[in-house]
Parts: sequence; structure tokens; C-alpha cells
Amino acid sequence: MKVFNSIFDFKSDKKTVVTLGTFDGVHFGHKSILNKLIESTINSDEESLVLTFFSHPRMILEQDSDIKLLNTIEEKAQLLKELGIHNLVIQKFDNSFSQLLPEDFVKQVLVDIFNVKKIIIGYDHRFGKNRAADINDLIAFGKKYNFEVEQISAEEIDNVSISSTKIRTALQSGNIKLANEYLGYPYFINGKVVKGKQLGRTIGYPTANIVVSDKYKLIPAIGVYAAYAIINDVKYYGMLNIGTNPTIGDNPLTIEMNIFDFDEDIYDQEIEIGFIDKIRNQQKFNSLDELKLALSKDKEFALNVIK
Ligand SMILES: Cc1cc2nc3c(=O)[nH]c(=O)nc-3n(C[C@H](O)[C@H](O)[C@H](O)COP(=O)(O)O)c2cc1C
Ligand SMILES: Nc1ncnc2c1ncn2[C@@H]1O[C@H](COP(=O)(O)OP(=O)(O)O)[C@@H](O)[C@H]1O
Repeated sequence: MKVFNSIFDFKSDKKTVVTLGTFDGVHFGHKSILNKLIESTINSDEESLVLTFFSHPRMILEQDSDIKLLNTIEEKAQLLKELGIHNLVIQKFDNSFSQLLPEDFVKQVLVDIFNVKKIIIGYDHRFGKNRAADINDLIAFGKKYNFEVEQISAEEIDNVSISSTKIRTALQSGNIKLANEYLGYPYFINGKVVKGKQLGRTIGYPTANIVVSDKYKLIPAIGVYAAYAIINDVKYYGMLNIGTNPTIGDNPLTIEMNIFDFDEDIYDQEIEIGFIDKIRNQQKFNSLDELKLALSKDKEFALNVIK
């Protein structure tokens, strides 16, 4: 997959089949659109092109700085690459881009830069400054500038009835099972392993503390989870705690994973962590012994889920 960090960087001598959107999560519903895109380029000379935006439009337009996202831009690129998309164009969705008039967007971007043969888009898609244009406008522009418009119908979208918002809500309430079902893959985060209080090893459960650098990345609800970790391309299973460790006093929120059958120093490494199922809520225990007992039960639970 070729990645372009701006519309103006895009170059290809092929015609393209285009879709656009934020595709946060690249979930099951997105995949049905993306697969159409890929299918329509099979046995043809055209290439698929996904136009996505770097800042979520909601951050810019609604000044919704609190919004959390399912994917960082790197994660989204990875998921789209795995699907087999040919070209990914990541456009900064800033004020000047949001001011483009609908016809200017169509002529200057879709036609002149992307060399569009066909655009595949949801029936309810609106675009251009103030979201002024709709699918009927797009069809009219298609006639004028000679490209096809393939609509994804309300039924097709409703049949899937999945949305990034529903997935965010599920994760924020700890409903990993539902989120994963909607996503079509286990929700994952990427982060760097940092030093903690070095207490874990003293109670027989060392925990790799993970720091996520992207401030927009959604972290699931506080709680204890069965999880996997990918470390140097090898997959391990384990149990993960997102919490404030109330048993040992008032602490900032940490994400920490005890990795099963593992004994290596991984400080400073970048690892991926995937959520498999929730085990229980965070608890304040009366002693470290009680915490240890809970951890042994958590491990049993996690091992059961994993197999
Ligand atoms: C699976 C798992 C579940 C945990 N559950 C709790 C909990 O319910 N309450 C709590 O106070 N700490 C919980 N902990 C956190 C431990 O207190 C923590 O691992 C310990 O303080 C070690 O911290 P350190 O990595 O900074 O050394 C849990 C840890 C793990 C790995
Ligand atoms: N099975 C394991 N699970 C998690 N981390 C492990 C494991 N074995 C070794 N480690 C290493 O030990 C560190 C965790 O030990 P711990 O005593 O909890 O220290 P810290 O408080 O710094 O996280 C991890 O960051 C990792 O480098």
C-alpha cells in the first residue's frame, strides 16, 4: 500500500476507485465498503484509493477535543494495508480543507489529482464546506466530470448497524466482547513499556507498565482483562489491569500486563496489546495477600478464556 501524507502528494498514472471517510476502527461495517472498493479494481487497470483525515473532523468542527479514537493513524494504515487497499491518502483536516467548496473538492481533488473513475460512498454522505453537498450533488458532478458514483444504500448500512460510536461506548463501559464483535478483531493499543514501582515482581506477578503516547487513543474502562501482547512479533497471552492500584494507595492510572510464561526485561520496547475479554472490576483489597489471591483467580479465568 502506498501512503501519501497529503492530497497534493498523490501521484499515479492509473485511474482510481475512491472512497472517503474517517474509518475509525476499520470495523466490520467499514470493511463491507472497503471490500467493494477492492473488488471493483480486480481485473481492471484501476487502483483503490482511501482518502482519510488525520484529525478527526469532529475535533476541528465541534472543538470536541475530548473525543477518543479507536485507531491512531499508524494503526489505521496498518489495518487498511492488511485489507489490500492500494493507496491511502491522509489529508490534514484543518480549517482550510474544511472550507473547500463542494465543486472545488470534486474538480480539484477527485478529478484533477485522483483521476477518479468511480467513487463509492454512503447514501447519507455530505461533503464540502458546511457539509453543503449530498449524494445527488455528487451524482450531478459525476455526470459533469465523467466519473461513476456507487451508493451504499441505507439497508446495506443498517444491516451492519455498527458504528465507531457504538464501539467506543462499549469499550468505555468495559464491554470488550461486544466491541470485538463489532470490530471483527480484538481491540488493541500500542505503547511503550516503562518502569513502575517494581512491586509486581515481589508478589510473584511482574507487570509490564504500558504508556500510550497518542492522547486521542481510547483506553478501555478501568478493570481487569484477559489480553494478548505482541513482543518482537511473538504473541503471548496474559492478564491486564487498567487502574489506579487502590490497594497500595492513591495512584495515577496505569495499564499493566502480567504476561504468562514470560521472563524477559522489556523496558523501553514498543508492544501491542489486544483485549480479549473482561475478567472483573478493579477492587481495593485489604492486603497484598488478598490481591495475590485475586490475581491467581484472575489467571485461572484468563487461561480459560484464552483456550
Ligand atoms: C491482572 C491484574 C489485576 C489487578 N487488579 C488489581 C485490583 O483489583 N486492585 C488493585 O489495587 N491492584 C490491582 N492490580 C495491580 C497491582 O496492584 C499491581 O500490579 C502492583 O501494584 C504492581 O505494580 P508495579 O508494576 O508498579 O510494580 C492488578 C494487577 C494485575 C496484573
Ligand atoms: N511475565 C512478565 N510479565 C510482565 N513483565 C515481565 C515479565 N517477566 C519479566 N518482566 C519484566 O519485568 C518488568 C515488570 O516488573 P515489575 O516488578 O512489575 O516492575 P515495574 O513496576 O517496573 O513494572 C516488565 O516491565 C518487564 O520488563
